[in-house]
Amino acid sequence: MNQKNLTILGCTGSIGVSTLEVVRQFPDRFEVAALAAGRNITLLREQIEEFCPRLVSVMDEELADKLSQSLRDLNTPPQIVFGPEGYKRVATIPEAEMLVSAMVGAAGLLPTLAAIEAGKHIALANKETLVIAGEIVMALAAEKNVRILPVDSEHSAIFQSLQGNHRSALKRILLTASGGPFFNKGAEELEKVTPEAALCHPNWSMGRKITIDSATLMNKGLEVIEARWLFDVPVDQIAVHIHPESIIHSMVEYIDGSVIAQLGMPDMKIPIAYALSYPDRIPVQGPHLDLFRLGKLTFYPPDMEKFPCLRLAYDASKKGSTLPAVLNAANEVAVHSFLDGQIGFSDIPYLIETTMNKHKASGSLTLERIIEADRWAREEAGRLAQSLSKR
Ligand SMILES: NC(=O)C1=CN([C@@H]2O[C@H](COP(=O)(O)OP(=O)(O)OC[C@H]3O[C@@H](n4cnc5c(N)ncnc54)[C@H](OP(=O)(O)O)[C@@H]3O)[C@@H](O)[C@H]2O)C=CC1
Ligand SMILES: CC(=O)[C@@H](O)[C@H](O)COP(=O)(O)O
Ligand SMILES: [Mn+2]
Repeated sequence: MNQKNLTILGCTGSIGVSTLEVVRQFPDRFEVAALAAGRNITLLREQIEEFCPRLVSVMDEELADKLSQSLRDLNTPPQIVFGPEGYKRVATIPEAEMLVSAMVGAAGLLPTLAAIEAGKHIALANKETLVIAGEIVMALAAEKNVRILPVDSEHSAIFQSLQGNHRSALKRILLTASGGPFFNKGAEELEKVTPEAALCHPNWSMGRKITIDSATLMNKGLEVIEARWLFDVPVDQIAVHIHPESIIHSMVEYIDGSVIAQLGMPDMKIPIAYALSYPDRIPVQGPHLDLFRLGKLTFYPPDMEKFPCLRLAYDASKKGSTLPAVLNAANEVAVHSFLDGQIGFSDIPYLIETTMNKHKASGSLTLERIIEADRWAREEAGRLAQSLSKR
C-alpha cells in the first residue's frame, strides 16, 4: 500500500495529537514528513522521536535553539526552522501530499494558503482560515485542483451527507450545536460565569479557544461561515439546531423533504480519519455508537438574544468583505481577555460588536486588506478590552 505523506500544522494541539493517534494506528497508510508547533517543545520532542519528521517548525528562534539542543542525541534529527517562514516551509515541504491545518486562529491562514499554492490537499480543522478568507482560499483551491477536506465534525458530517446527491437538490444545511455548558443558564447568570466553568464542554475535549467559542456559540457562528464557503451555500440556507447530545454531527435537507445525517460518538479521530483516508474509510479505534443506550436525541432552536455571537457571525457573513476577518480577530482578542480574567463572559459579544461597528470596509477583497483588517481589529479590540478591565 502507498503511504500517504502528511505535514501537520498545530501538531501539539488537541487536533494535532488526535491526528498523530490516527497515524499511530495506521503506520502502513500514513507517514509524517513535517510538523509545526507553537511553543510546546516538550511534547514536540516526543513526537519527533516517535514519528521522525524531516522538517519541524516552532514559533521563534529561541524555541528553535532549545529544541535543537534537546535533539542532539538523535541519530538523524530533523531540520528545525521557525516563525512565519518556518511554517511556510513546513506547509510546502515537497514530500507531503496532504497538509493537516490545525493551528488555532488566524495564524493558520498564511501557511494553509502556501500549502494550497504548492498543490497540497488540505485536511482542514482551522475554521478561521475560511472565516476570514473563504472566498480567496476556495478560489485558489479550485485553481490548483486541491481538495479541501473538512475535519471539523459538523462539516465532515455535511460533506458525508452530500455524497451521491445532486447539489441542485439541496434545500438547507442543518448545522448541529451542543449549546455549550451554559445552554440552560439565564442571561443574568451568564454575566458571572468563570473561565473554569466555560472551559467545561459537555461533550468534547478540545483546545481552550474553541471551547470558549462553544460556550458563547461563536463556534457555531464561525462554522456557519465555514459551511458557507466549503459547500457554497448562502448563510440563510444554513440553520443551526441545538442538539445537546452531540451525536448527530449535522444534516442536509433535500428538496423532496429527505434529511440525511451523519451520526457517531463525539470523537475527533472519526472525522480526522475520514479526511486523511477519503474516499476510503479506515477502522479507527474507539467506542462505537449504541443507540439503545442513548435512548433519545433532542433538538432546540438557538437563542440569539442570549448568545449574540451567533447573530454577529450571520451579520458579518451577510455584509461580507473584511467584516468576517474583523469578527474573528475581535473574537480572538475577547476570548484571550476573558481567559486572562480581564473581561467578563458577557463582554465577549459586546467587544466584538463594538469593534465590528467601528470597522469601515472598502474596496474589493484582497489578502492584503484582510491582513490589515485583522491587524486593525486586534488593536481596536485590545484597547476596548483594556478599558473594560479598568471598570
Ligand atoms: N479540538 C477540536 O476538537 C476541534 C478543533 N477545531 C479547530 O481546529 C483548530 C485547532 O484547535 P485545537 O486543536 O483545539 O487547538 P489547541 O489550542 O489544542 O492547539 C492549537 C495548536 O496550534 C499551535 N499554535 C497556537 N498558536 C499558534 C501560533 N500563533 N502560531 C503557530 N502555532 C500556534 C499550538 O502550539 P503549542 O501548543 O505548541 O503552543 C497547538 O499546536 C482550531 O481552529 C479549532 O477551531 C475544529 C473542530 C474540532
Ligand atoms: C468537535 C467539533 O467539531 C467542535 O466544533 C464541536 O462541534 C464544538 O461543539 P459545539 O457544538 O458546542 O460548538
Ligand atoms: Mn465543530
